[in-house]
Amino acid sequence: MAPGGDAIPESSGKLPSRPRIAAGLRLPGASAVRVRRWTATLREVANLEPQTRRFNNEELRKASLSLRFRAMSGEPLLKLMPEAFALVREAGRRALNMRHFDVQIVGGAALCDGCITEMQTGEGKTLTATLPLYLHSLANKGAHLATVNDYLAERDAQWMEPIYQLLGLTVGVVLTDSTPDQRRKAYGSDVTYGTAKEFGFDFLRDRLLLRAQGRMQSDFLGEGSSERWSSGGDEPVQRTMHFALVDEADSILIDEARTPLIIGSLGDESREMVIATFRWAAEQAERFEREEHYTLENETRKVELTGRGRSLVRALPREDIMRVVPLVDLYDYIERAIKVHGEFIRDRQYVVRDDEIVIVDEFTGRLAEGRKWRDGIHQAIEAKEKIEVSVPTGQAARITVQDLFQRYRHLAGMTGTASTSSPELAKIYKTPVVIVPTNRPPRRVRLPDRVFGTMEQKFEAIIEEIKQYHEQQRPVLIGTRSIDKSMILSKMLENSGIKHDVLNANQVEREAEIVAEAGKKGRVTVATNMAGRGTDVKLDQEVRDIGGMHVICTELHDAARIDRQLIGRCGRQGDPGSYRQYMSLDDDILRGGYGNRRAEQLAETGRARNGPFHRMATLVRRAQRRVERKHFRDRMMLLHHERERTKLQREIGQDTYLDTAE
Ligand SMILES: Nc1ncnc2c1ncn2[C@@H]1O[C@H](COP(=O)(O)OP(=O)(O)OP(=O)(O)O)[C@@H](O)[C@H]1O
Repeated sequence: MAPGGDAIPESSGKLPSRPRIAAGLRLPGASAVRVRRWTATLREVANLEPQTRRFNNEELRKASLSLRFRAMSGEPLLKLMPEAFALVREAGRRALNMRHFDVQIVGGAALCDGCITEMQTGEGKTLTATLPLYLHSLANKGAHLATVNDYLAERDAQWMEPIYQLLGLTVGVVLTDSTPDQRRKAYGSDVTYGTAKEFGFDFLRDRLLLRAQGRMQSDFLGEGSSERWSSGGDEPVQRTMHFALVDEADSILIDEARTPLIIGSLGDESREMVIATFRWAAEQAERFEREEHYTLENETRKVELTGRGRSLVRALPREDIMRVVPLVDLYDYIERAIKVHGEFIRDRQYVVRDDEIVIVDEFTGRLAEGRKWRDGIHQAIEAKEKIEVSVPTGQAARITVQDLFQRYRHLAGMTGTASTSSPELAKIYKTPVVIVPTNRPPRRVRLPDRVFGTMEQKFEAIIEEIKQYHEQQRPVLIGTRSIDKSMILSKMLENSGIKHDVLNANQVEREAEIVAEAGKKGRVTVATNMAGRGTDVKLDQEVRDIGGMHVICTELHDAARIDRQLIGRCGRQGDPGSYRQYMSLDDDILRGGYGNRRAEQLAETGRARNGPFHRMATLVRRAQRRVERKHFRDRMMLLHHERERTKLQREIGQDTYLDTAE
């Protein structure tokens, strides 16, 4: 699906005019000094263009090599930036028929300056990334691009590879199922694409290995030469942590930061007992009645057994092997099992695939391969689904995403939607957020919100709207919050005789095909938030002429950012397009924002009175802001605890990543 044009002959093409935006460029978030510096870079890049255009491919590669020599002999990277960018721009034009726009050059300069750039969806973050990655790779210490999932890592690397190749650079990708040798090779490349999670796990595994071999070296992650580790045998896979460019910075640096990466240690003797207890708790959970046996706190979703609940636990039959499990632990197991029973729903928060629980990432709608819930939740779900229980075996090493990226010498990030998170990003990572203007004026039209009493009424109204747009032959993309809801909507469309495609985590194989078709005339596509980042929907001229794609958001997500990502599938690169947000008074977000009681009252109102309730849109949106604030507080707590823990560990001389007894 990676788009790319036919390669164009080496020195063809008319030279474009001088940069249009150099004068009077507005970049909210950046200081005047910085803006002047970046626009100066843009001018220099433009001045170098005639000369670079005359290079044949071999000369282009040689010019790139000579920049590398200069960087390695100590010339500051920022000084080389204009020349480097001019080469990358020319390589982009030749290899992919994509010449970096002026705004992309400015964005690239901001990234080299350690900023997080907010670029509207569809403005070409993938191409912009090649600029700072190339510049930093010149130092020969590697340049990492961290994305949210394997799919994007692989797609972006393959898509951009021709540019790097033309400049004589090697590109590697680290994927979840890469072997250590493949990883070592990928990290040994000039530019490495991968997920934040894999970068973190490799860091931990290397560190454990080095400790086991008694050769922990303090500078192993700092400077060091790229040649230090030869391949083969038990050797670390990473080299240095020089530069990381974080794609979807707010998702990785903020949402993911809540999940520490943990490597478990082996050899727990009580495995059998623990497994038996998980199974036992899962079997018994249904006997427990809310209020009688346990209470459920609205805000924290914490389950707590009552006196009667605890007596019931004591009275339940137990296997022999569980004899030595202390009673307090049994209460915990049961509380967890009750929570899992009520709140973790198959095909919503997770799917069961090949006898494994795979989490459906609420933010990307994709399967989060290899990720696990903490605190025994994952195992409790495995027990509930009657599949093998992967016993938690204590921690051998852990790192949070925040720690990981703070270890890099240079850090930068890109996102489509950071401005709401910019205070947080500035506070934690000390990275200013800069808003980069769009290349062409956006033409996306927002239609007024619509609110209904119940999900059924809402879905019926949505079907009506789809019909209207479908009659005009405009492509329609409908985003849902979960796989099961995408299936309900699909069924309804089927009943109305509307042909459509469904894109959710169960259909990964056909993803590229479905996306490639989604912008075609008369297409209807139902998707989970998988159709967020990384889904580049192309329109042909015929569709542009009738108004472009229409996006329907069926429910608010926990973060407004996710809604904006879906909306960003239309109106890309100055295309026309429109979108509308639907809500109902029984939406999940209301429970998260106002608690169960209030949510139930609202749902009741929705059922009792005839809608619509369009005026209540503000109330629903307020719930979303409350959920966002709650998550923000949780993250700040996590950060605080992590800081306290590492401070204490340093004081007593421990390794903060490996000595992690919890
Ligand atoms: N300089 C350029 N010249 C030609 N086409 C470009 C250029 N930059 C970007 N594009 C096109 O714009 C589209 C969007 O690019 P890309 O997918 O990288 O956007 P994005 O910013 O990552 O969007 P999203 O956040 O929605 O994924 C692609 O089809 C790409 O080919």
